[in-house]
Amino acid sequence: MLATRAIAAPARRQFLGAAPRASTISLLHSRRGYATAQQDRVAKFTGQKDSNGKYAVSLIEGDGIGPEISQAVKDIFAAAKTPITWEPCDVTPILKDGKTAIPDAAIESIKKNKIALKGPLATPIGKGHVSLNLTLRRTFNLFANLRPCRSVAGYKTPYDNVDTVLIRENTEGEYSGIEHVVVDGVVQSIKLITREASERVLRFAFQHATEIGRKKVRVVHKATIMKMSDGLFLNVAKDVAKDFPHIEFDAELLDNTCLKMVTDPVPYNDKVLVMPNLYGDILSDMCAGLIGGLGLTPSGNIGDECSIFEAVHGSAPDIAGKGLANPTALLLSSMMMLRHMSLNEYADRIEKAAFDTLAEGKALTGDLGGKAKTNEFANAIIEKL
Ligand SMILES: NC(=O)C1=CN([C@@H]2O[C@H](COP(=O)(O)OP(=O)(O)OC[C@H]3O[C@@H](n4cnc5c(N)ncnc54)[C@H](O)[C@@H]3O)[C@@H](O)[C@H]2O)C=CC1
Ligand SMILES: O=C(O)CCC(=O)C(=O)O
Ligand SMILES: [Mg+2]
Repeated sequence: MLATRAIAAPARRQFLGAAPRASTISLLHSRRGYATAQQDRVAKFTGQKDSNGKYAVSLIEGDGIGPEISQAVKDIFAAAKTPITWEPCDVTPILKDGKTAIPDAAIESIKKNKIALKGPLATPIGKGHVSLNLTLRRTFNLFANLRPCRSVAGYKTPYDNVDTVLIRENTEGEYSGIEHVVVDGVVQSIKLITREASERVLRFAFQHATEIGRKKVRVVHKATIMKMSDGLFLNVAKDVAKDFPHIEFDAELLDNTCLKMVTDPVPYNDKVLVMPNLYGDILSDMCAGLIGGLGLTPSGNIGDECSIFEAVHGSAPDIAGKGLANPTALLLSSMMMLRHMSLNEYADRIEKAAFDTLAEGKALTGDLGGKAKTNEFANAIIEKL
């Protein structure tokens, strides 16, 4: 698998994204694992079953370890007889009006199915195409990136009871992709913060806190330094908080959050953290480090029209193609996806088998100190189904 993708020929039509709407999709971080609450959800998954009673799900296998961990998920889903038909999506980028874009066929598949599971996509450093991960989030207006992180029974880390819920603004901020050379040797990178996108993700955070029974929402920011951009995000948060009087709202500076979280993450277990794009990217990897690494942490990119579920990690080129990858993060992401689709029974069953396999510790992948290959770990889960 190539480390990054070549830009393909321009396509003919352009995707016209749907107008944003405030979402109240609720993803519930349940006691046992990562769940999606069905009650109180306004923006429901509206995908339709086919004549065989199955849902089509767009599948982007991704780069590096992507195909290996995707295969593990496919094998486990097949063994659990999950009513899913995978629709493979090629996202090799095209150029449209000089900009990196997702091919029309992939866009149509995701628009039609309203749901996708995605492996990691590599982004070249410096020159080369822009991030396809970010492009997908912007293309489908997936405004909230929900990244829960919970200690795994059986895998010992310095903290046994991490249970953080992080929500990251997913469409703008430091990742707006607006950069230019001012003069030779001087570049500018714009951090774009809008009231509209801030309000959208902040409302999602308060709603999500309500739905999962957390009584506190904390904004993580640097409005001391970025007075206008983070200042706007924080001020919008203060306004939105007034609509949720049952939720306690406060704010914390990002550097302080990092210090406190690695010193003792437990005080964060009763909160939902919400923050601009870059901070969420970095903090979510840090949280993964607290529970045993990126092989364990799922995420959901939530939009009103469709949602894309993926692991927090990237393409892991250092271990790609060797059968060493831990598929748990993508599998738990796919559990979030199943619950989003109201397929809770399948999610509960698969998730139990996965957590039991991890707790048993006999077939762990290398990142968790074991010797099992990706497919051996998947087979151990299948045996428990
Ligand atoms: N959402 C996405 O698709 C993301 C894509 N990326 C892209 O991935 C590429 C590689 O980025 P890196 O900085 O190396 O980060 P990475 O997340 O791919 O890897 C960081 C470390 O974690 C390990 N790791 C990650 N996932 C693992 C798994 N499932 N099992 C076991 N170990 C795992 C890797 O072996 C590596 O040591 C870059 O091109 C980056 O742009 C990075 C993060 C997210
Ligand atoms: O798009 C990329 O290359 C990296 C994105 C990333 O790190 C993330 O979404 O967590
Ligand atoms: Mg990241």
